[in-house]
Amino acid sequence: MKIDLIKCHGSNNDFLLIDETDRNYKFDDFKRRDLALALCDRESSLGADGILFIRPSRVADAQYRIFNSDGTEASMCGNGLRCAGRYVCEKLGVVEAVIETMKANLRVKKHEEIFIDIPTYQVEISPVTFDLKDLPLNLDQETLIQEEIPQLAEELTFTALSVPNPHLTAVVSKEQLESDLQTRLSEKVNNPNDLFPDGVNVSFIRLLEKGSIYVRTYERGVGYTNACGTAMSASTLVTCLMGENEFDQPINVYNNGGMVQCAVHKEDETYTIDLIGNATFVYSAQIEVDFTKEGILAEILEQEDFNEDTLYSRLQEHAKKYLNQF
Ligand SMILES: N[C@@H](CCC[C@H](N)C(=O)O)C(=O)O
Repeated sequence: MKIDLIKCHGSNNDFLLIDETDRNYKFDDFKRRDLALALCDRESSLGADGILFIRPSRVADAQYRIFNSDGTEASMCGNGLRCAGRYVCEKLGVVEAVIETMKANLRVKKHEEIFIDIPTYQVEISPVTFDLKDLPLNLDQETLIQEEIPQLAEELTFTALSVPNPHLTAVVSKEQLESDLQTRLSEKVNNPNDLFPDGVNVSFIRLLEKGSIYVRTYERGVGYTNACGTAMSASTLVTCLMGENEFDQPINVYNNGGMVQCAVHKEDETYTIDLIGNATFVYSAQIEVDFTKEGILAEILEQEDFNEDTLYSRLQEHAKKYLNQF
């Protein structure tokens, strides 16, 4: 069968976006999983961190589902939502839309450019909870906020939260960031283990200066990615709770693929986060896919560049220069 797709990225966290709305692809979840496994494979001609499936919705302007490169489905993806948001807004000819995700209907809107000539979108990250049952994290307590998990690392304090996909964050020193600590503990909690039965996204945060942080994430279902939007949102919230950053202020979040801004809002005990950043379209392609017993065979038939990635590299250079100071 022929499938049309768009290769896109948010902070170089890259995705294949497939619109099921007007095409009679008839994917079931096994096919979506198999497509994610085959097409995201970096050894294949496409390669990506995940697939974003756009689908019709009865309650919003569109529904989107995110499958990680290992074929698992995630409840949310912030960088992917910016790309999906741009796609839906441009398709409908609007500047604002509501997208149905697994756990919430979320507002997306076109935003003033975060850097020269960069298509920029703002997306809502919600619901946020600290209840360990939501991750789940099997500890004999209700929440974990700036506390040790001695089974994982004695030298770190962690905060666990769902936004609503699960995140484990720690503020670290430069030395800790450069060590193999994050890899060791991320592999532990993302392989069969008693603490996080469903795995977890693990982020190391560095405080750079007031209003700026750096976040590196080992993503559940993928491994290290250039950036993770929900992780950067969760990490910003953690730094606001610690008093290192201000609520309601845009915080610059640097990552290995560029930078975004996150603003955390608190109303009573409810938190919402705005994630603002690029939604870059790299190319559109038509591929021929054969579902065989041995697996999926895919071949690119046509490919057309959007010429947006060269413009994006200027933001990346700017972010790298800034980070080099620390
Ligand atoms: N990269 C994403 C998060 C994707 C899902 C994650 N790997 C999970 O399994 O929860 C983002 O930008 O938020």
